[in-house]
Amino acid sequence: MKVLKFGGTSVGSVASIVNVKNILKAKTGKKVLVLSAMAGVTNKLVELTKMIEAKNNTEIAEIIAELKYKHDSTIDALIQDEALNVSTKELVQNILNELREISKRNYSETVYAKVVTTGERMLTTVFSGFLTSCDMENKLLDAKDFMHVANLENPDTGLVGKKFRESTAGLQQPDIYITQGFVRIDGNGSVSTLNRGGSDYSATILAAALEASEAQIWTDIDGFHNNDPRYVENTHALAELSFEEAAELAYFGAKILHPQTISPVIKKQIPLFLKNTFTPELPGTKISSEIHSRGLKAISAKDGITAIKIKSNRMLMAHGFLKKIFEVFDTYETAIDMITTSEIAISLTIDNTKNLDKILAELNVCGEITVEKDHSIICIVGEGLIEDKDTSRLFELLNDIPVRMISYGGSANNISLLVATENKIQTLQALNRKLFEKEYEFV
Ligand SMILES: Nc1ncnc2c1ncn2[C@@H]1O[C@H](COP(=O)(O)OP(=O)(O)O)[C@@H](O)[C@H]1O
Ligand SMILES: N[C@@H](CC(=O)OP(=O)(O)O)C(=O)O
Repeated sequence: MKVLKFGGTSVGSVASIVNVKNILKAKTGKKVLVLSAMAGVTNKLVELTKMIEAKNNTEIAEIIAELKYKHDSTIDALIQDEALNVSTKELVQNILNELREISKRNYSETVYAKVVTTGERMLTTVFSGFLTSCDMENKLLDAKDFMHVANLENPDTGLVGKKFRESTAGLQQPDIYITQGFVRIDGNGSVSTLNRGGSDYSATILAAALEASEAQIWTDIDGFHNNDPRYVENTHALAELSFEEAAELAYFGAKILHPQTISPVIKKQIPLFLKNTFTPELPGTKISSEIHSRGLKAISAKDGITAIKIKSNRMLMAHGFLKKIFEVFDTYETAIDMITTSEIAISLTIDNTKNLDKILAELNVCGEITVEKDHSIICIVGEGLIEDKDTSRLFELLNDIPVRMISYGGSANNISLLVATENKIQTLQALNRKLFEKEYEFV
């Protein structure tokens, strides 16, 4: 069994949906497909949740009509068989009718989740009808029947596997199962999400749950690049990454993977391939425990970081002081990403500012507090990176860019820098020149 995830860009148009069908046709064996919504649809649905909150009925009706037009015209272009065309449109209409009913409710977290996960429901319905029209036997599964994920950080993949087997028991076991990414059932039994971009995580949770031989994430780029191609020219796809390298890069902002994608497959040692839907013949990136290359590999950046400095009059390193500080963050379930210390001050970073006010109120007794928002962590990754002599070039960056914090030596595989987000792109570009571009003259 293989799990294949196709992202919004891979199912974003009629032409790309046909590409996906051709990729599947060329592959033998049992597969579970995890599909996202068509590109742009989830953003539209997020807009709809805002209109529901504002009780703006005119806008609500307009957005629903727009979604109907988009999916109906996709069905018309893909499915020529009249009966199948009509029945697929009916199924999409039923989903839109539910959406209309939900839109009348008072806004809540569950309303939000039900609305934003509708794109996946519509697209999987369209895709299943399309494969049927191409004589490709398939079975559409409702992910809510098995994607029971109470703990977002540590999903119970055993439970997901059990529920998947229960929901497919007695079925004819087609070669292709189709299901929705992004959606989950939370610990209270309510519909929720795996957060934006979460279909990658759906795929690896399912791969672990089904003990798949491999997971594949199909997107619009030829693999994991050594730097963010949205901001840096001359990046290239990496042939391979270790699980740990990929996990670090995903957690620290590489958009190609949802931050938690790697953890389910690490535990079961299931290889993960990143492939381009538009150039399937290219090898893409293999993420696994078999590493053949060491040293500097890639750079990523995570935005939305807040730095907190606690300056104490007392000896900072006095016994128990750090414990007291960490306890405050623990109480408010706020993870710390970076830490640096001096004799009189400690600086640390967080990305979840939900409880910031309460945290600051408690930290105030520890010393003088400074808070700086709108920062980015730049993460430089590679097995044994700090032993690589070329890595030292990155410190030249300090000549040109104000670096707020540096984390070096926490592991041999990672160096992190904290910069103001307004300097992020310049930092990524400078690091690319200094660390990756061969023609760079080292002065
Ligand atoms: N290090 C990286 N390697 C490859 N792509 C990256 C990287 N960092 C950011 N990206 C961006 O991630 C995009 C793919 O992710 P995403 O838009 O979530 O795709 P999908 O719609 O398939 O889920 C690429 O088009 C690219 O612009
Ligand atoms: N459609 C959801 C989930 C997702 O993972 O999408 P994509 O695979 O297009 O990043 C979102 O936009 O957040």
